Amino acid sequence: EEVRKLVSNPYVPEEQVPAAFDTYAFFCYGHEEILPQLFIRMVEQTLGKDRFEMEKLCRFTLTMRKNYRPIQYHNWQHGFHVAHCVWRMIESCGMEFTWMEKIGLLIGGLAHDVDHRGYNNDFFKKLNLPMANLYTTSVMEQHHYKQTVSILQAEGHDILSSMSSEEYRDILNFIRTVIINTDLALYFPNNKFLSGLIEKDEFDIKLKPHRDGLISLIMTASDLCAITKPWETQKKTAKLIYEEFYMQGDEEKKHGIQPLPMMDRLNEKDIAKQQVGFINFVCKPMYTTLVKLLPKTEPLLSGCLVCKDNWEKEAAEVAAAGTS
Ligand SMILES: COc1cn(-c2cccc(C(F)(F)F)c2)nc(-c2ccnn2-c2ccccc2)c1=O
Repeated sequence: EEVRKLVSNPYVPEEQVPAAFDTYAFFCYGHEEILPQLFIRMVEQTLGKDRFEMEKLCRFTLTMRKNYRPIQYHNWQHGFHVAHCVWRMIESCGMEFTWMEKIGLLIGGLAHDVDHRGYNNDFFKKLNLPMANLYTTSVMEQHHYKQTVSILQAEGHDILSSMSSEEYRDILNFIRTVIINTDLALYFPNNKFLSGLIEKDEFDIKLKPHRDGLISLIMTASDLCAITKPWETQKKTAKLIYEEFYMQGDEEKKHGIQPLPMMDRLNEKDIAKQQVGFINFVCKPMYTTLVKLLPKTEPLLSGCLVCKDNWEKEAAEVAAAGTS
């Protein structure tokens, strides 16, 4: 079936590799059917060929794709884009990663939102849903991790089987840290910590807490990378994000809960203004810290500033239309 087909043809011919694939600007629109092969290409380029049993790697990749839900934004393509952004950083940001960090970031990036339902952590808490009783913090992220472990341990999916039990335990711990740190709530204290170190010129990549902070920032930067893509692509993706936000807002209203302004479809006319606010409040400070630590990630910062300019133009047009 699908696995056999992918195993018999796991590679994309060079001329079919999308043009921008080796840049941060890559986006998968129109290349959906080759994403599994592109993930295998990234794994092999970064970790070397034949480091994994190809059949298991193919089965793992396809099962990951199957366990993402067909929702507007937090779907398989989002998982792929985060893995791709992490891969670009591993390949081009000048930082030396250990083998374990590379495989943990690639698997963690691909898997970080697996089985996402399109609702955020607050939703499960506000509605007191069973998921919120399983975990207290980072509710969905802990679920994504548990899903990832059960896939890795499923029959014929154990791509890490060649490791010793200590290595296996360490890598699962690292994947857990990587996935949990995509909880945007954890970004704020992390950015405060890192920018404080930068202020005092005390950041030292050799100190574990500093390295862990940078790896967490790499996950935030990859998770939000949609905001750095070329304007036309970013605009399309923003629409998908808002479709999910409004689904959650509608559900919350049904339960008598007032949604966040960004999740209330009555505020649809404020989208441009909200995007400018989100970029100013979250993305710009975040990518600025990242570029200070990893200067070669500058395309992410400039990409998000181009989007900010375009959203500011849209916001001005909406304001002008409003007053005419
Ligand atoms: C207002 O526009 C937007 C707001 N958020 C957002 C998300 C969470 C919390 C907050 C908090 F700031 F409100 F906490 C803001 N995320 C995005 C966004 C852009 C790219 N991924 N992504 C995203 C990231 C995570 C979840 C959904 C979407 C966005 O475009």
